[in-house]
Amino acid sequence: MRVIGLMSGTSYDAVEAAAADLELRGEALVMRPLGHLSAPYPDELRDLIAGSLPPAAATLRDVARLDTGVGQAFAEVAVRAVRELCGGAADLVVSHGQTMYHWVEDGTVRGTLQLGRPAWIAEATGLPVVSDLRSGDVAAGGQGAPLVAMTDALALAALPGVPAALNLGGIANVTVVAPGAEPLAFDTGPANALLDAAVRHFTDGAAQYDEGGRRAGAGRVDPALLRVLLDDPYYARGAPKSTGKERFHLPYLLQALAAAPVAEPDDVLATLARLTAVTVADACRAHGVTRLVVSGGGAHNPVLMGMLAEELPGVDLGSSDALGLPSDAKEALAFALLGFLTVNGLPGAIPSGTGARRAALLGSITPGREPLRLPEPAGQPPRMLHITGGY
Ligand SMILES: Nc1ncnc2c1ncn2[C@@H]1O[C@H](COP(=O)(O)OP(=O)(O)OP(=O)(O)O)[C@@H](O)[C@H]1O
Ligand SMILES: CC(=O)N[C@H]1[C@@H]2OC[C@@H](O2)[C@@H](O)[C@@H]1O[C@H](C)C(=O)O
Repeated sequence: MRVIGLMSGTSYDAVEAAAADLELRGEALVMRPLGHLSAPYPDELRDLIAGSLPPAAATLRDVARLDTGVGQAFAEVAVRAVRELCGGAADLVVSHGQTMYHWVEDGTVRGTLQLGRPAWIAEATGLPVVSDLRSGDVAAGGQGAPLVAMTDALALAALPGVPAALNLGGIANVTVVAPGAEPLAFDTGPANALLDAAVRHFTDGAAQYDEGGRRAGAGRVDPALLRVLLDDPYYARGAPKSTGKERFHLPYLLQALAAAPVAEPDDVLATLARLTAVTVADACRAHGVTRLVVSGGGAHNPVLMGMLAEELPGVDLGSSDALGLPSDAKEALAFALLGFLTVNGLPGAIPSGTGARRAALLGSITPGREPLRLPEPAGQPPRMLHITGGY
């Protein structure tokens, strides 16, 4: 089955599309990645997203404009993906949409909102669309995140030691695959969320992120600010847990700075990078991780990666590219895989990761132009991911 995955994460920097041929073959899910592409949101839509995300308030008109705008933006990228990645034909589109609010109260996820109406994608491509992939797990009592855990668990299943996958997006999340144990997956805390908020704040919006970690590299970690940030009770909470920019946003950072003032912006960035490295390392140490497979935009930040290496001596640090999962395409491929599982009647959520009562089939299906035809439900879930080819 030729599947396109569409994703935009909490950094809302671009709409990512990745395509792959997916097939169940005995105990293996065989993935042949076909390519990936990325397209920035139109400026006006990106401004509306930025202006509607927490801690901002949004009207229902804003929500309708976002649901339509994100849906149309995803539809445009999906049409490009069919043409440029799939040779003009695909079978399914799986759309994560744009997370606008992840509703967590006292560690329980009460709801989660991803906008981007799938009908626009189905209309533009003529293909069936799986969307709203988090709600099924939340309704089953889970966190609804991180959902990349299924791809991680299948991809790392055959690796020795205690391998883990790390996504350094706006939020950092890990999936730990210890031998003989059910996979663990949770958000460790902010990765680029606070770094980006700080750069936008200190540059009055002239810069969106710390390119190459240059600013953090020029700064010095402030121990008092780091202590204030590390005192957040989120880090002591056990897994399963998830978070987002509902918690880690600019007012949160400014409140920490009020308690521990730091004069130099580069010192704030150095401290935030160290916060990410320490909180990720603490999570890895707690679960005896011996190898860390890194993906996400933070993998392009050598200062952050260097701090992570300092915090995790003896742990093998590498890119997901080494497993055949291109770092920048991994989340989109992961959602393609989840939608593929759904149409084959297989669960995409991992209860040991999200805390759900059961392993839910994920997503809602929007028909394409043809009558909906689903494969016969698969007899057994896959136990490993076998990635072939490459591009
Ligand atoms: N060259 C670079 N140097 C430094 N940081 C970078 C670079 N490229 C990307 N980033 C960081 O990565 C971020 C985007 O990462 P990514 O696309 O993985 O986030 P996301 O998927 O939106 O987030 P999440 O996984 O939390 O949903 C940027 O906002 C920026 O902070
Ligand atoms: C609600 C939501 O969108 N959460 C994101 C966020 O960004 C990273 C981390 O927190 C992860 O838990 C999740 O996304 C990734 C793709 C996931 O579900 O695996």
